Amino acid sequence: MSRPDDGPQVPRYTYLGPEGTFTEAALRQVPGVENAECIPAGSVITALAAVRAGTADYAMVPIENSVEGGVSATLDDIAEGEPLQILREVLVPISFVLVGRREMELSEVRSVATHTHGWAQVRNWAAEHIPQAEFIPASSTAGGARGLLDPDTTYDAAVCAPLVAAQTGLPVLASAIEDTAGAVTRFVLVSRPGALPVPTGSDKTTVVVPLSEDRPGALMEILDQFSTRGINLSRIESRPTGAGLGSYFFSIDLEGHLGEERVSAALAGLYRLIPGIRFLGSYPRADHRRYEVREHTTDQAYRAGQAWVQEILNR
Ligand SMILES: O=C(O)C(=O)C[C@]1(C(=O)O)C=C[C@@H](O)C=C1
Repeated sequence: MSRPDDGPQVPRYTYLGPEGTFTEAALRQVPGVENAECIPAGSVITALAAVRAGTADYAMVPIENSVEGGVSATLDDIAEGEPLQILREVLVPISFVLVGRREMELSEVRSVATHTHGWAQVRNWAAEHIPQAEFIPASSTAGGARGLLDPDTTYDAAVCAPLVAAQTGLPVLASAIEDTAGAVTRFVLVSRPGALPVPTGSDKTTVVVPLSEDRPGALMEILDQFSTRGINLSRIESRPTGAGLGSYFFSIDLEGHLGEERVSAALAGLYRLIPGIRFLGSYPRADHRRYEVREHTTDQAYRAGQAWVQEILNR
């Protein structure tokens, strides 16, 4: 409960920690975060749970990587349970270093800790340069690296962001070890549901659509709602619901904002088809890229169509 002497409330941001994760780098891009309280979480699930429980106002979590694809922990967690809302997206370029518990030759590295998504992005390099090394899954890239500071840690090395090497002083055994140069991870800032950010003309909308019926044409009916309204999808992924083989939901990002007629018409159409649809937010694109809205699907075209129908009904 707030008391008169509490002063202004500082927003509380949680993120996949500890210090030095790529998720923290994403959080640092949010304007005003330097004056906020930042609370590292041990996992994506605990970060999202803190927002649901109200112990944090916002959570920054990874959602997809340009090489490794969707981050299942995030996609699955925001698809069910207490609803959450995406407020913005943030892109972070990804490059990795190999740090060691001490200076050593690559041939001496017997075990390497990192996040599974990090390992997936360096596995070809690892197969070539440290084929003898065993992969040890860590809660995050920075978590794996910081573990090396503990004298009781049994693994030899970790794959992490160059920043963590600078923060910890751990020796860098190899740099730029990513298999694909120019990789990018996309993060989302989520809160409990509230007002939508205003449309900017360069927005994305994220929805979760359960595939309720396993029959021919079910996916086509979903896609039809978008294609007839000239809406481009920037991501569509199927994820298992966990209810058994063959039970899926689609996680979809589309170009546009719910405040635009063609998007609201498409989502209303989808709701009629699949009432279990979940709206996860309309928010500005991180790359500010503007998309083409075809002439017959602009707000103006929709309003002209509605006015024409109304005029007939008013006769
Ligand atoms: O471990 C980290 O540093 C994270 O922020 C997590 C994460 C991910 O989940 O994809 C983020 C970016 C990289 O692609 C590797 C790992």
